[in-house]
Amino acid sequence: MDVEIQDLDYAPILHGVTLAARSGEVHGIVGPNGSGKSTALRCVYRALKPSAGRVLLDGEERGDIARHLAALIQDSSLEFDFTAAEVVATGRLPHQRGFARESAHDRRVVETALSDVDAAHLADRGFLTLSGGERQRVLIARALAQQPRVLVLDEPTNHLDIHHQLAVLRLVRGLGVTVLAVLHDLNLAAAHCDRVHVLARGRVVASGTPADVLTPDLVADVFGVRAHVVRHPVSGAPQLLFDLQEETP
Ligand SMILES: Nc1ncnc2c1ncn2[C@@H]1O[C@H](COP(=O)(O)OP(=O)(O)OP(=O)(O)O)[C@@H](O)[C@H]1O
Repeated sequence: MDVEIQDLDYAPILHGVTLAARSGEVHGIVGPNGSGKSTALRCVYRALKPSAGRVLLDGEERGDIARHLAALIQDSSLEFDFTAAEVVATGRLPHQRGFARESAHDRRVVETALSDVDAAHLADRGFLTLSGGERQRVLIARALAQQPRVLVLDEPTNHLDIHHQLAVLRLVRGLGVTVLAVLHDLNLAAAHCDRVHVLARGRVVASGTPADVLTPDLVADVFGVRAHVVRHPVSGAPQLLFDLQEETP
């Protein structure tokens, strides 16, 4: 499903944010703390109403976005004492009519989603007893169980060890759905995204392929850090090496 974000304002945080993702592409949103990344995603999944601008799915402003779009949100602190499987099952709600009970198909989707994030063994554990990375994987499974055509992910690799960071990004890439993901790790963004958008002070200051966007000048301007670009010896993806001592003035 195509996603177009057009001239989004959320006063006083976002100013004219525009980006377009074609169906099946993985787009990374990067930028300093407080630059408006989460606010932009919240506008996309309608937790916030923008003061101006539009979000189009396949060219239309849609009222039924929960049937098309699933979101992993950063501060989804579930205070209820659900099991992991019950948390994931809430991802099926947009597909169930009224008070229809969970079907055998729903249960299979939940099991598959848990197993896709290496969390099948956690199904009957209380969500609140899980570690940070285990919770994160269960919340990703909930988004997968929604079987969306668009995935909006706010820091999906948060709390994950390197094995699970790579596994989750490979998994979402392999789904063939459109992905908008806020990522702090510029090298993960470079390796896994078709396009990267850089947000600074609520504006998109650069958009394009990782190689075009993640340059030493951009990293110095936006993050105040000196970086060198090298090519990954196996994948060829641009990777950044950061100077540890010096910051840019
Ligand atoms: N409800 C609110 N009231 C006041 N300010 C807010 C509110 N929500 C967000 N902000 C501010 O808006 C700015 C953008 O916040 P946002 O969470 O979108 O940034 P971000 O780029 O996702 O940051 P981070 O990388 O730290 O997660 C921040 O300065 C934040 O303090």
